[in-house]
Amino acid sequence: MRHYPINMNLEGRLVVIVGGGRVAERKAKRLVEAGAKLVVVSPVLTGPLALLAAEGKLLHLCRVYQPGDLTGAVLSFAATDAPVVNRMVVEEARALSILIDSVDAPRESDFATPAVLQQGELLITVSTGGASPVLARRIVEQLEPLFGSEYSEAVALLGTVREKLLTEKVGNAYNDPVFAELAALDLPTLIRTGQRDAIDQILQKLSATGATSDSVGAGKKDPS
Ligand SMILES: C[C@@]1(CC(=O)O)C2=NC(=C\c3[nH]c(c(CCC(=O)O)c3CC(=O)O)Cc3[nH]c(c(CC(=O)O)c3CCC(=O)O)/C=C3\N/C(=C\2)[C@@H](CCC(=O)O)[C@]3(C)CC(=O)O)/[C@H]1CCC(=O)O
Ligand SMILES: NC(=O)c1ccc[n+]([C@@H]2O[C@H](COP(=O)([O-])OP(=O)(O)OC[C@H]3O[C@@H](n4cnc5c(N)ncnc54)[C@H](O)[C@@H]3O)[C@@H](O)[C@H]2O)c1
Repeated sequence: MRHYPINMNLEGRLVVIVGGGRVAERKAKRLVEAGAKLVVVSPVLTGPLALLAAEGKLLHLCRVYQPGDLTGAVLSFAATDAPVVNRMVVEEARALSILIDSVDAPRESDFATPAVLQQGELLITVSTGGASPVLARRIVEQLEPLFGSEYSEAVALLGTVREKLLTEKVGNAYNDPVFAELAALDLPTLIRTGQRDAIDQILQKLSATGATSDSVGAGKKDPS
């Protein structure tokens, strides 16, 4: 099976998870972080899911699945421990053309969730096409020491500069050599080693972008 990689903007979009166990919880946490409007249908929730419901971060329908529960969703998950129920959810998704991940049946699913390494807006995802989720997780663990919080700060800084250039400059700002110059610098290393002055010098030299390492917190010794 060859999966197609995609990163989705789910801000404000309706997502439905059927099931409220350990696997549903893993999916729900990331969906809430992504700003999805989340509904979880399940007679029982794990503690952390119940907390998210109490905080108003998801809507809990405290009952078993009923056909019709997926109405209006852009994305859906069949995450119960009852294969027959998961299959019914898949059927509804098919009928309504809603993308579905059945967590016990990769071959019946439209998509799968990868293992994730996240540092701010930097997102590194690993998948094995369902062959070995545990290997995917292990690869993320191997990458973790290489991509620390300095990457979050570097990406934020680069994003600020880029946004300023694109909003303030007219014409073909997308081709500005500043972008290539910035990319060629090893900003993450400068940030990790606390070389704030070097970063500020570079930013000043690179134009009147107005960005400073301070404006995005780059180069702080103790990033929070
Ligand atoms: C990466 C991760 C992301 C996440 O879930 O967030 C993820 N599974 C994780 C963990 C994990 N999964 C399993 C175990 C138990 C150990 C074991 O059995 O190996 C553990 C470990 C644990 O739970 O700790 C078993 C398992 N998983 C699936 C099946 C069904 C099947 O294969 O038939 C079964 C057998 C169930 C059974 O037999 O009962 C199916 C899927 N799991 C996927 C993703 C998708 C494919 C991703 C890919 O590899 O491309 C896919 C297809 C669908 C989906 O879930 O989207 C997450 C990493 C943890 C993390 O990052 O923290
Ligand atoms: N994809 C993955 O990463 C992965 C990992 C481990 C296991 N699994 C598979 O996923 C299934 C779920 O795993 P889990 O650890 O979350 O199980 P779990 O037992 O912790 O949770 C099952 C949940 O389903 C709910 N449920 C049961 N019947 C329901 C119904 N009719 N309507 C609505 N909700 C219902 C239960 O209330 C419970 O909240 C497992 O059976 C296994 O096959 C998938």
